[in-house]
Amino acid sequence: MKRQLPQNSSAPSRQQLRRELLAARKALSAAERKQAAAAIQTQLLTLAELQQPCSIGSYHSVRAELPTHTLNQALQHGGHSVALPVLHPIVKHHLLMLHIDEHSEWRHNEYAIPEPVLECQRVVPLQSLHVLFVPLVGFDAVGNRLGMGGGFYDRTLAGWRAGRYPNLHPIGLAYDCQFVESLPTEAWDVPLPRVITPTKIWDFRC
Ligand SMILES: Nc1nc2c(c(=O)[nH]1)N(C=O)[C@@H](CNc1ccc(C(=O)N[C@@H](CCC(=O)O)C(=O)O)cc1)CN2
Ligand SMILES: Nc1ncnc2c1ncn2[C@@H]1O[C@H](COP(=O)(O)OP(=O)(O)OP(=O)(O)O)[C@@H](O)[C@H]1O
Repeated sequence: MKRQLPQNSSAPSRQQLRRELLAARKALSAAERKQAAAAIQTQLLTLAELQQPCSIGSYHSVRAELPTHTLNQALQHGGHSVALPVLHPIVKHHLLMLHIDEHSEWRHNEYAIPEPVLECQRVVPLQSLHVLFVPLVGFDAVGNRLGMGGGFYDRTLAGWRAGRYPNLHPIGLAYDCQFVESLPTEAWDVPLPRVITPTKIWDFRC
C-alpha cells in the first residue's frame, strides 16, 4: 500500500509548535507578563469598539497565559459587561459565555481553570457579545491561530465565520513571542481578524 507523506515533512507539526510556543511563554518572567498585560490593556482601551459600554467575552488567564485579571477588572470598572467561558456541561468541546460580577460564584473546571458556576440566567448568547478576547498559544502572519488543542474556540468562531454573530469582533491576545511566520492549518481553523500583542495591533482584515 502506498504511504501518504505529509506535504512538507520537514515542517514542524501543530503539536511540536504548540510545545515550543508553550515553552516560550513559560520562559517569560512574572514581571515581563505583567508588563505585557499592561501594554495590551493600554492598546485595547484605544479601540473604537471599546469607546462605549459594551459586552465583552474575555477569559480567566491561567499559568503562563497573557494575564487578564487586571484587564477584566478595568473593563468592569469602565462600565463594560464582562463574560467568561464555561465548558458546556452537555455539548462537549463547546463553550458558554457567562456574565460575571461581584456576586459570581466560582469553581475549577476539568482543566483546573477557574470558571463561574453555571447559572442559566447569566449565559450571554454570542449574538449579544460585541468583543471576544481569544486566548491563543500561537498566531501567524495571516491571523491563523493555534490554541490548547481542544477545539473550543474553533467551534465558537465557526458560528462567527458563518455570519451568525455579525456584531461580534474576535480579538486574539498574545505575547510577541507567540508569533510564527506560518502555522499549519486545518479545515476547521478560523483565522482571527485581529491579534493584539504588547507591541502591535495586528489587523488581518485589510
Ligand atoms: N484561560 C483559558 N480559558 C479557557 C481556554 C484557554 O485556552 N485559556 N480554553 C481554550 O480552548 C478553553 C479550555 N480549553 C483547554 C483545552 C485544553 C487544555 C489542556 O490540554 N491543558 C493541558 C495542559 C497544557 C499545558 O499547559 O501544557 C492539560 O490539561 O494537560 C486546557 C484548556 C476554555 N477556557
Ligand atoms: N468547528 C468544528 N467542528 C467540529 N470539530 C472541530 C471544530 N473545530 C475544531 N474541531 C476539532 O477540535 C480538535 C482540536 O482542534 P485544534 O487542534 O485546532 O484546537 P485549537 O485551535 O488548538 O484549540 P482551541 O480552539 O480550543 O483553542 C480537532 O480534532 C478538530 O477535529
